[in-house]
Amino acid sequence: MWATTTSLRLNPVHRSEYPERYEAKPEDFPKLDVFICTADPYKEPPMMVVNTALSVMAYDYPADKISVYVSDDGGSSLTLFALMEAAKFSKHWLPYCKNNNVQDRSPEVYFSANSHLKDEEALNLKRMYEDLKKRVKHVVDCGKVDTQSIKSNQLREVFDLGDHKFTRNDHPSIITVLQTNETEMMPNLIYVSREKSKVSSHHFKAGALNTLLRVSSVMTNSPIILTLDCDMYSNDPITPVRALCYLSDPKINSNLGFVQFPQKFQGITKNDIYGSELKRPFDINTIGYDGLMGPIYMGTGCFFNRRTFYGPPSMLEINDLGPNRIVDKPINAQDILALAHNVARSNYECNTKWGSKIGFRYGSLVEDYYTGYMLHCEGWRSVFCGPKRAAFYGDSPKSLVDVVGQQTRWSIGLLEVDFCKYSPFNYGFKSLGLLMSLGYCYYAFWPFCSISLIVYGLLPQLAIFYGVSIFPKTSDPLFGLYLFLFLEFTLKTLNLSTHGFNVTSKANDDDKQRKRYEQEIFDFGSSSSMFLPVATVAIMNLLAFVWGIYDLLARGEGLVIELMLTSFGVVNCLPIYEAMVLRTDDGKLPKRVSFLAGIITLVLIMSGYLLFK
Ligand SMILES: O=c1ccn([C@@H]2O[C@H](COP(=O)(O)OP(=O)(O)O[C@H]3O[C@H](CO)[C@@H](O)[C@H](O)[C@H]3O)[C@@H](O)[C@H]2O)c(=O)[nH]1
Ligand SMILES: [Mn+2]
Repeated sequence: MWATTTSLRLNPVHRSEYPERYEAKPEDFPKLDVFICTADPYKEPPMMVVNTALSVMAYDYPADKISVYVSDDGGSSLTLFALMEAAKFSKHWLPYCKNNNVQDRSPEVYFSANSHLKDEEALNLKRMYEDLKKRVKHVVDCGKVDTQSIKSNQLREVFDLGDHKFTRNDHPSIITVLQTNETEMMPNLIYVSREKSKVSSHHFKAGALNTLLRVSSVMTNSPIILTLDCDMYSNDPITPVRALCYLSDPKINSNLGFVQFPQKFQGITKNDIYGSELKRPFDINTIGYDGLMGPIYMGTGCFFNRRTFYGPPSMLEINDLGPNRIVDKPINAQDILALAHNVARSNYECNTKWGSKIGFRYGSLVEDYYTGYMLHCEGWRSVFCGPKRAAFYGDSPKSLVDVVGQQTRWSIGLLEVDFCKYSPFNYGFKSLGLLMSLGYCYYAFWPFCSISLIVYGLLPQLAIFYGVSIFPKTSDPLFGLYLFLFLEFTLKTLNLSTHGFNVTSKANDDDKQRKRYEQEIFDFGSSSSMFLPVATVAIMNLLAFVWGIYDLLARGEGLVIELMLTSFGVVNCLPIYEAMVLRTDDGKLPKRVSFLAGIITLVLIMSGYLLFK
């Protein structure tokens, strides 16, 4: 771990770019395709998707050069309805932003920050936005869209499709152009829900992105692609020009694969009780990677050169849907739409290189880490761009069960990469060289930290019960080393396995839960087996602590290091004891979990006999 961290501290790079000096006539700006992923209208509220889409549609960039593709893996008519409304609203919102030089181009953020708007135009717009919200809330509350209210025949047919035998995991593809730049100077807005079938694997987000890669290559084939999660709205309208400062720089662009912006989160409380800010991976490590081959791909807020997805920089032959394809028809022409539906089929990728050599890579739940890694192995480089004003703001999990779920998914995804054919431990060293592969190993090792945490959380405590020292005495020279390791120890939640990409909930509609988060009170409310390991560690540490102190007082001697570790454990577990016995709110630890944890602790203590006696 020390070596991997050190590799990221050797050559930190801080970059500055000057978007105001980017000189190109509007017609010379490259086209930009934005991919937004959403997967569940209840965990990812449609209004959140709407705000993300509007914030990028309103970029300070020639509007007719932007195409926003929203991939909906939930195949939800609620999300489609919301986006249809967003398209109408954008016709007022975009000119307003540009004429008034508004910086917050997510309407939700803008209207919440400017509650005292005075001029008529702004008030009018605010009313329109509130109406839009009401209409969307209404369909979300009803759970379906009243198709009678849809004026366009074409759109009504799409909504009717959702009525017959349509489930989120088994449905035909839906591709609907909600707005085109043909008629007015507005960005294209396209809703895509790829075909799903129970018989073919859909590869979660990577599969969704690959479908967008193909659909967009049929419709617009822009050379620059921005990938965004639906919770990541744009916070700075100049962002795409910043990315262009690198992507169009002839000195570096021949093998520049992507420009990564950091993930920044809104609404994190002062003490960040769940450690969601992730400063180390998103801010500190990235500048270290930038001095090597460039930052890893972080799944969102990343501008790609489309060419990157079609093979190494040196490869000349590229498949039909590749970046050189020329699109010379309007995006809603019949044959273009037919072709787009064809490439969104669920079995389109059978026996092709999609997911292995082309596009986003399959085989890991952290498709971002894996894809970026494979691209670096192919010889692509990347650049980190972290301007002062955050380029994007996203949403971090706000309840403990979501945090633990997310970390579990990441750990499983990283282990999938560790044990695959292209493992960073061996293939990586051959392809990336020592430092960069050590950099990738930093994350590759990450799931294994849980092992040392389990050992530190349970073993010294068991040793106390049986009076057997597992550390050297204070007089021993090795003591210093152990003391150092002790400082490294932090109690984190332990991993249990679940498979599949469980989308993190971004719906903030549980008022009591939100309040607890704002007051920085831990939330153990959902009776999740995920809390069993932490509860067990908490009880074990408390019992061992009491036992150890008694030993020390009664016999005048004890196991000093073990006791120190145990006290550290107890201090870290204070919120857990509180949640077990003192709290009465919905966020307390369910009795069932505490009871089971108690039994497991006793079993562990008894089995310690075999280990120590
Ligand atoms: O089958 C799926 C599952 C998820 N998603 C989308 O994937 C994104 C990320 O999902 P989320 O639940 O928010 O996961 P996080 O753990 O917050 O995401 C981090 O980790 C993921 C990899 O595990 C990366 O893809 C993300 O970019 C990164 O922000 C969301 O936009 C989802 O809509 C899909 O499109 N299809
Ligand atoms: Mn997320």
